[in-house]
Amino acid sequence: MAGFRDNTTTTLAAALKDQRVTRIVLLTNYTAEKDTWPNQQQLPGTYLAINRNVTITGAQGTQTVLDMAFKLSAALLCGSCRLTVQNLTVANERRGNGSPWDFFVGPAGSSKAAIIMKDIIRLRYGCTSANASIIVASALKRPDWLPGSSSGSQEFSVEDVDFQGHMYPQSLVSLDYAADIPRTVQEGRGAFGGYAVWGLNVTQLCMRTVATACLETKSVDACVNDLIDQALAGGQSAQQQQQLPPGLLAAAIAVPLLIALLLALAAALFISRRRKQQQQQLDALKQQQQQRLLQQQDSAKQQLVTPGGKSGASVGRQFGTDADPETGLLPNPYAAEGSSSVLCQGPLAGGSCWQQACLTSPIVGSLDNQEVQFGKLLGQGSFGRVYRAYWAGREVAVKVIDHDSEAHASVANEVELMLSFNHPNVVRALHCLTWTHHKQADVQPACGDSQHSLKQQQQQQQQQQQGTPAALANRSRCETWLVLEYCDCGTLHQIASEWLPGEECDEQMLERLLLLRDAAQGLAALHAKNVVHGDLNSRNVLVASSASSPCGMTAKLADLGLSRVLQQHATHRTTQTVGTMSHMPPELLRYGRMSTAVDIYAYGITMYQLYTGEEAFRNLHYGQFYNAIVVQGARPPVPPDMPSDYALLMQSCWAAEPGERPGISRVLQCLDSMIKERRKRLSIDDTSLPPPEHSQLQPWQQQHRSSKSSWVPLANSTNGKPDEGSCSGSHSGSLPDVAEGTSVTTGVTQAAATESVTQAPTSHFPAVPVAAAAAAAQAEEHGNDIHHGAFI
Ligand SMILES: Nc1ncnc2c1ncn2[C@@H]1O[C@H](COP(=O)(O)OP(=O)(O)OP(=O)(O)O)[C@@H](O)[C@H]1O
Repeated sequence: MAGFRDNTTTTLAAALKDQRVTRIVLLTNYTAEKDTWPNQQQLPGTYLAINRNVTITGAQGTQTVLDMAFKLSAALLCGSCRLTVQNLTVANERRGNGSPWDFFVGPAGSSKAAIIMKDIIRLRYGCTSANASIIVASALKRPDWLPGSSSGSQEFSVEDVDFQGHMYPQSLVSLDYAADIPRTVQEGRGAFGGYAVWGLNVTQLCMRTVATACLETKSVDACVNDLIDQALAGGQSAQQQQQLPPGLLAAAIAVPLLIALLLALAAALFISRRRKQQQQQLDALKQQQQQRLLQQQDSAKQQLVTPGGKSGASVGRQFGTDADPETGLLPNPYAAEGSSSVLCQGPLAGGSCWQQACLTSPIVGSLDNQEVQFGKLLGQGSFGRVYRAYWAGREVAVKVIDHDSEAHASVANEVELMLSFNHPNVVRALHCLTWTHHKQADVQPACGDSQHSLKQQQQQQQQQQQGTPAALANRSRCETWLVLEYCDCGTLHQIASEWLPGEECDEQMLERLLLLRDAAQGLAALHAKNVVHGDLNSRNVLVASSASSPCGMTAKLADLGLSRVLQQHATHRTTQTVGTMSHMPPELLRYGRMSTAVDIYAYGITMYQLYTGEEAFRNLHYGQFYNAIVVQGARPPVPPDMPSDYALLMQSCWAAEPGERPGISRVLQCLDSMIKERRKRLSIDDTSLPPPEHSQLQPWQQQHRSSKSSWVPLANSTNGKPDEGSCSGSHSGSLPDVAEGTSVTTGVTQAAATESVTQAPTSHFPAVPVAAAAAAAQAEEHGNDIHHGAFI
């Protein structure tokens, strides 16, 4: 706790509250305590009022640190009050975002309230230099809890130039952004939140500014955070260091040192964990290779065809579907082929390799033969090819992913997550093999000598962990084979392309709703385990035949967070956009904030795409898209012929505020009641939907897609879900009213906050979920992070 001096020693909040106090001196570094400030989301309308001119200062020449932190609190300056902050280093504990001044507000429209920064060192690793930031700041809506919020957008202007001193570059902070002001202009002042900010002798605002090229492809916050990462990794340029005043120079040396120390500590922890894991992997590998060698000696029958190997004769072969009545296994279509064994010759041509890791889903059970026999190419995504294949007596799809050894741990994490799911509406991952490839010269002799290979592997892994330049230059290429449940009907996108766009035909609508319901069930399974898909769109939903499904097909979620992880490690720009931009909600675009509510937004856009057959915002480039979604709050146009219940659910899913979107269980309830209504119209007299498919591994080889129009009456069973009939839109005048979505930022794995909800029975829109928002705010304040496609 810091002390203050003005006849008394007290907290900053108490001193500001006391209207007699006009000068507050910070005796020590201070970080605003969240408990001492009124929280606007818990106590709306109670803000700390400042009704006089007041100065907060550090002792002369000390540059004490004032960290206002980011709180959902506000101190309200009167219309003509001036808050002067001087002789301080101003910080904000939030990483990329937030000016310290977003804590203070003035009355809407006030031109006289002002915050004056004087003799301030304000350190900010990254700022944006885009002119667009002014537009964004201008159009920002004041949050409901701020005074004068009814007045709409923030005001922002650059006028009465007044900044002095060294600035890098000369810039003006407005909310989360810094706007460039040409050096010829003598700095400026901006008005926002009902007050003007003046900077007098402000020595440093931004260490670096974001390149416009980054802003063209990523969100502002993602770019700022990238910049911070670079700064943390590489430090600042010598030129910039020369410009620093002595106090700042000391800070500039101490801070990176501290950060380096922390990083070293984290790296040491990480390395020791990885070593342990790798030792385990090596042990397992050793065992497998020994077994494999024994098997090879016993039998020369097992043959392997690889996508890059001697597979020409096999590619394009169709599988039979006659399962052995006793074992339930399919005959091997390649058994008679004379293909050569590539054990330890590897899928990557021209060098040696070894099988580095091998994971099998617990749902598969023990296996005698894990070799993969490849069939025809099914498709190609941004990060690999997908083949039809035969594995362990099953017809499967194998995703072959190219990556380098650096990405291996992240890929393995995502794969492990996929292997852990066993739900009928999530594509099952059955098995995974990773091959690591080294140049022939690096590995002598060629593998086959498993002992030698293991030793080499250990050495190389050690080198890589140590990050020596030679090892980094020699970073190995890897190929991961992810064995997946085969989905014989393609993607939901392909299925939807056969529908007549926009036509409200009950049968077609029912099929659409049933498949959407499947996808929602998949999401519910993910969200129940605190996993966010993070890249939901109709191309990432696969469809398989299912005799037990009313429309003969079941939709299953694919991909989870794999694509995103691969993109993070990509050394080249892919031609396709990962994390389809059109499905990204404002909070993800703006703050990189990932939560279950991100999936719900994407679900709404998917509903639009499935109804209209059109990609939302197809022709917009990134800047236009960002402006439309984040700044203007635009959404795709609702077609006039779209049924009102469908439109209502879709629109509630893409609500701007994550807390206003329905939770996945509410989405399911709505879909159930919509399905029920269509079934009634089609005179299908069963009153309930079938329960979710049993989550055991199904004998896929026995599933065949029936004709899409061959409607099977729904089983007469109950799903046990209450049907409150409140999703029928204009009929009942209400909307889904359960809000979910812990608001958290991307990055680290952790537990989600439990939420309660506020119901809005009569309103067209759900009430703001106070507890949920508070939990979200708390999560944010505590730096709670999640990672899409990962446990939260
Ligand atoms: N389990 C599967 N069963 C049947 N076909 C599949 C399976 N997984 C993928 N496919 C097919 O392979 C194609 C490529 O899939 P992949 O996941 O590599 O890329 P994508 O999802 O289309 O693109 P991206 O990786 O860029 O998101 C899919 O469009 C689909 O047609």
